[in-house]
Amino acid sequence: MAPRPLVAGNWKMNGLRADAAEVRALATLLTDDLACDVLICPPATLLTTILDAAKGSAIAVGGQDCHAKVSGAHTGDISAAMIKDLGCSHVIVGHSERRTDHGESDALVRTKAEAAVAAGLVAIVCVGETEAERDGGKTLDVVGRQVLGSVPDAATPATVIVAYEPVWAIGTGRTPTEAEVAEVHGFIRAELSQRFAAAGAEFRLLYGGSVKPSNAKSLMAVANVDGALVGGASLKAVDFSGIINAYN
Ligand SMILES: O=C[C@H](O)COP(=O)(O)O
Repeated sequence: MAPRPLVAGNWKMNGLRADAAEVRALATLLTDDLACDVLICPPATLLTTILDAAKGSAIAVGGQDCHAKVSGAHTGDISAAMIKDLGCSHVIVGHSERRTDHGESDALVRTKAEAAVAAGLVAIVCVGETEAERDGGKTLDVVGRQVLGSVPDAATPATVIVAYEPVWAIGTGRTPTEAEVAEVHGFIRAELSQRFAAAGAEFRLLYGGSVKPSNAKSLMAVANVDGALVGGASLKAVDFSGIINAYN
């Protein structure tokens, strides 16, 4: 059976307390018989505010990153245990913006994912090639290496989600063709099946990169796409609900 889809919003470094209104508005737009799970990952400063705004709704809340350690002398960082302690259920790790801005390696991302799972969170592990890597015919090499290096050995479909986000599609309005998405998602599925046997079929694989209401239905219909990781279009309730509706 295909995994239950997840539509996740990553607010990145956007949002002030007043933007909790978007979450309250989203809650009113969601139907009771949702065919997918819904998650919002606001900046750490808003986790409590958004948890409050989402209370009583189907909207889960997650972090955008965590440190690999539980606690200690790491100024400015936040641990998975802290995110869990607030009442969150998920955390994104290894987003390409963190890999680029903070030089995060596959090994570090794997350690963060392990820390997230140890804290009781679901880790959303991001992978994806740059434009130069795609143009150079290296997409599957790069994605395969990232999946192997970033997904913990102890990963299970209940504790780890993999998000494929081609870097060149993030925030650009450009998306891969459905055939390109199908190729990479099929490849990730095969890699996970090789490594985790029958459980490989049950991991959720999200697509991310310029998902919007107008393209969500066709992207979400691609084989082995079990939901979306949405950036810009998750900031406004009306846009995000338009994407969630791809499943209704
Ligand atoms: O985490 C989300 C992705 O980076 C996608 O961002 P975007 O929807 O703004 O392209």
